[in-house]
Amino acid sequence: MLPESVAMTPLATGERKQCTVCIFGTGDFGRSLGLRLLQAGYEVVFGSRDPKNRALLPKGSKVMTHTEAARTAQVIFIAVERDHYEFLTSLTPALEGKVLVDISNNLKRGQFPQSNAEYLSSLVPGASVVKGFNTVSAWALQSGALDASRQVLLCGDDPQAKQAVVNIAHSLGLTAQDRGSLRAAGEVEDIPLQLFPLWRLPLWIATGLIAFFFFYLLIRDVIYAYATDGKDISFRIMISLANKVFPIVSLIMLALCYLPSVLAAILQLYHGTKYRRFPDWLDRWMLCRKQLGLVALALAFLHVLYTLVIPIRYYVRYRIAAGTIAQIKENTTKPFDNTMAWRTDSYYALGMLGFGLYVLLGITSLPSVSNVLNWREFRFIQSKLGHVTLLFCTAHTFLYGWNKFLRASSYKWWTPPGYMLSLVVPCVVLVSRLILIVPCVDNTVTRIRQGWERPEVKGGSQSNGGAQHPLMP
Ligand SMILES: NC(=O)C1=CN([C@@H]2O[C@H](COP(=O)(O)OP(=O)(O)OC[C@H]3O[C@@H](n4cnc5c(N)ncnc54)[C@H](OP(=O)(O)O)[C@@H]3O)[C@@H](O)[C@H]2O)C=CC1
Ligand SMILES: [Cu+2]
Repeated sequence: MLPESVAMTPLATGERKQCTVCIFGTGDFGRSLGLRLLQAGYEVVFGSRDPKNRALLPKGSKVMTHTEAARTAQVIFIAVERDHYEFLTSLTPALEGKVLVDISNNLKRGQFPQSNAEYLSSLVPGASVVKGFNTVSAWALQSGALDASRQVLLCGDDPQAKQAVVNIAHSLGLTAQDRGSLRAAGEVEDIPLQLFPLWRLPLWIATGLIAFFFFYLLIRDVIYAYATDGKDISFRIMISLANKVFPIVSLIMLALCYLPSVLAAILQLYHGTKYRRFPDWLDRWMLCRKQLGLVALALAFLHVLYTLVIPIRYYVRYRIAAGTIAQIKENTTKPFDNTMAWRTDSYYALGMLGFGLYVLLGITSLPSVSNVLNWREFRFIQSKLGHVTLLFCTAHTFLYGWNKFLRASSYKWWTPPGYMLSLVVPCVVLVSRLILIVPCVDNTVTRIRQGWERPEVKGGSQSNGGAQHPLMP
């Protein structure tokens, strides 16, 4: 059992004065945590191999041997690397009944067969081990820059011990999230080792598509012109080619954000129930849609920047001047083409509207904005306006090449221009969406999603783990 003062709800600063927290280890993390605890009104006692060395320790803290320090407090933070945990075995009598907070991290995943917290628990079986604080850095604790890592993830087998650590976290201005029993410690220890897990797939897709379209257009536009007409237009690589690749990839990636929900609806229609798991690849795809969309937005932004410089390009100014001079020489005036004026203005207008909505989608995906929206508002923006964005951007691309679709010369080597390829996925998504909103199909999908259609339960178990995907618009 824990003393009342520790297990209770967060204490007011004055009351914390009597509450002592012990930290083993006077390294970077120990000192930073000690400083924060002192600022929050706790008494801090360090346990060190060298209690005489007070250098760098925060003012107001005490330092003792490990055994002496352990006696002063109920909660002890072990701010020592896992490799050195053996010294704790000699302290087992002093640590009996104490709460040990394991904050350690590893250098790589799966470094040890057992999580650090479970290892600590096996070394000191008489203590209650709580895993936590490992996702907060010493630097963030000391500088107070905790916005990004305000959350402390905790796991442990003793609810009271966990509560004591939750209270300390709250007193330091952190939020605590319960991640379950000590068996989950391995997962919590892996979190600081992750490198943008949800961004990996979208970035691979973007890189793959950019590489594919770059080489496709390089061969088709630049190398082909050189091989057939001997024309060197390699300078186009820098702006013209890039300004084709970015919008093409952006449009395809925007469509890829909406394709999985179409596939999911088709799968549910096919199975006639939502009580069936989606394939793993579809689940993974659904989970990284936000990141797919943000990468697509970044590429659309590049397309806007590349388009804005067109009027100041040497090549463009040269072409305009040459055209004007040719008309003067020939004493002719090119007639004003009303259709062309309509087409280009519509093309720009749709592009700007599409980009405006694109930015809105990006902004509403930020946690600080999406947190103030309810589910229906979020769905309205991300799903309904998302499809409108896709429609505008597709129409923008279509208008760009509208009279070239039937022109045989557009198909060099019988390969279509890039923008035509970029229309395939968006058109599939938009047409499927249209079919899915046909009333009879829509009603069936709604019936399925509301769980009215259940499969026959064969052999007593259902193949499904649960409900509709939480992110499915
Ligand atoms: N630094 C950070 O930002 C973060 C660190 N962590 C974790 O916190 C723990 C400590 O990290 P950090 O403070 O950076 O490390 P340091 O190397 O700075 O400090 C570790 C401390 O452990 C003690 N120690 C070292 N060797 C032994 C030993 N053989 N026996 C007993 N005690 C020993 C020492 O204290 P003394 O000399 O007083 O005995 C030393 O100062 C690690 O497990 C790390 O993974 C977790 C999240 C962030
Ligand atoms: Cu465009």
